[in-house]
Amino acid sequence: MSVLQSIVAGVREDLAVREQSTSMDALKERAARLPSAIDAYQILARDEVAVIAEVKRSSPSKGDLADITDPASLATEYEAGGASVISVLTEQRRFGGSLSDLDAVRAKVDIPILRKDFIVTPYQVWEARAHGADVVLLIVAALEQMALEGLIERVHSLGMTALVEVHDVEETARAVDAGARVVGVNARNLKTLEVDRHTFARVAPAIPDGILRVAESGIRDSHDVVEYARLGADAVLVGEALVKDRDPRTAVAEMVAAGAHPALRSVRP
Ligand SMILES: O=P(O)(O)OC[C@@H](O)[C@@H](O)c1c[nH]c2ccccc12
Repeated sequence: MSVLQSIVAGVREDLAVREQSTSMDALKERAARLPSAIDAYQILARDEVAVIAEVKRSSPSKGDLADITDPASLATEYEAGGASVISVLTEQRRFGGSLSDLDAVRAKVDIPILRKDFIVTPYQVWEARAHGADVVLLIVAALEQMALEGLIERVHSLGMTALVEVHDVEETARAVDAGARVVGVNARNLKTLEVDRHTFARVAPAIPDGILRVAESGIRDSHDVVEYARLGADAVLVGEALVKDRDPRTAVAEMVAAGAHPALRSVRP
């Protein structure tokens, strides 16, 4: 079993437990009482390179990354630094996240929130919306084509944005065929967990114009942001470098400033 398959197996077990305690109808009722989802696509589509800043406690490749006692205040720092979207890992077993982290962050920030998890059923999409998320991650490698299409449709029908994650050109074609409007290229290989910094340069040209391009994983600093900007990224998704920084607000602000530099406009494809 691959790393991805074993993570998804654990996610399905935890999901079965939640489905026992909270019905789909209860989620729908809760979602109906919330303000509508924020249109993150419009925000990510702006000229500047957007920074998606992630609340990430641990990871299968690195173990514990940071002792995040207050995810909401970390998210508030990200927001103050100019992040466009906050990503909150909700997977419990390998990443140490939870829906409570999502709730805590939602209560404190006004910008769009991405629920970062291994989503394989519509129930999880409703859950994301019921807990105030505006964006969800869908991982092509974890989904059959029919399921991917159905989930993208479900996400869009709820007024949310799907960040559809790919690792290579074949997965990109599947994402595009399934109706993705935002594609994330993950530089971390889900089989080996290694980061390959050339992944975006290889894969991004396969993403048609009009579909937003997000560079994910292994981004260290503003230099990396400039590099991805030159390669045509509309946004970068950063976790580890930010949660480990003593001053996450400034770390985000530096990346935002790098991605907004006017000199980049002429070189970006
Ligand atoms: O911590 P990093 O290297 O900056 O990476 C962030 C993000 O890309 C990573 O957390 C991620 C990308 N795709 C995922 C899918 C599931 C869990 C986590 C991820």
